Amino acid sequence: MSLLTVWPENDAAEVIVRTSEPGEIARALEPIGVRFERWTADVALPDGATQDQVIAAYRTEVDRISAAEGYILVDVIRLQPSDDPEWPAKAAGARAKFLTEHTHEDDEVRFFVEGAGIFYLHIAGRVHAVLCEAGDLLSVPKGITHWFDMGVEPSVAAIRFFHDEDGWVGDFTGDPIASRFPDFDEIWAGYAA
Ligand SMILES: CSCCC(=O)C(=O)O
Ligand SMILES: [Fe+2]
Ligand code: NI
Repeated sequence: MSLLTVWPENDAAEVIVRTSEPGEIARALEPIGVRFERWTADVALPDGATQDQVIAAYRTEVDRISAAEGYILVDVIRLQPSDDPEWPAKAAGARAKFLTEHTHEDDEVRFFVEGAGIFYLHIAGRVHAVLCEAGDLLSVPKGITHWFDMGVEPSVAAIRFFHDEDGWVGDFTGDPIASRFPDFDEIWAGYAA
């Protein structure tokens, strides 16, 4: 289930907020301009659905948000264990990239279709860790400093929305702040157990 944990940016030992109630998560994030929604699919998804099947299953919501916010590119990022010999390097590379604090010149809008991942939003002197699972939509306004962790064994699929063809472009802050907070595996172990 989704989970929000909030700490002061300089003290990961002090938990300010911790809630798994979707309405409370949405209300806690609203003041920092971050939108959290729960979507239901129009149709059930087969395992390992293709990009087109995923987008078709959520067509109503994808079209609504694209029209409302002017997105022109929608894709599905899927990072899941496979017997591809390249998988371990690919997983480690993707994790390291997202785990490095960064901003985007574009809004960051992600809808989780399968698996789980945590967005760490560093804003207003706090770090807000949003554990997103299947059915969660998170919309992070452009310029918000953040990082993302999906654990040492990533297993996640998410619909991504972009305003332009260049897709994912991150501006890294160079701050190793992610190392000062609990990572995905720590939070997951203490929560989903
Ligand atoms: C599941 S989306 C991966 C995270 C991401 O796109 C980001 O942090 O910029
Ligand atoms: Fe990002
Ligand atoms: Ni844009």
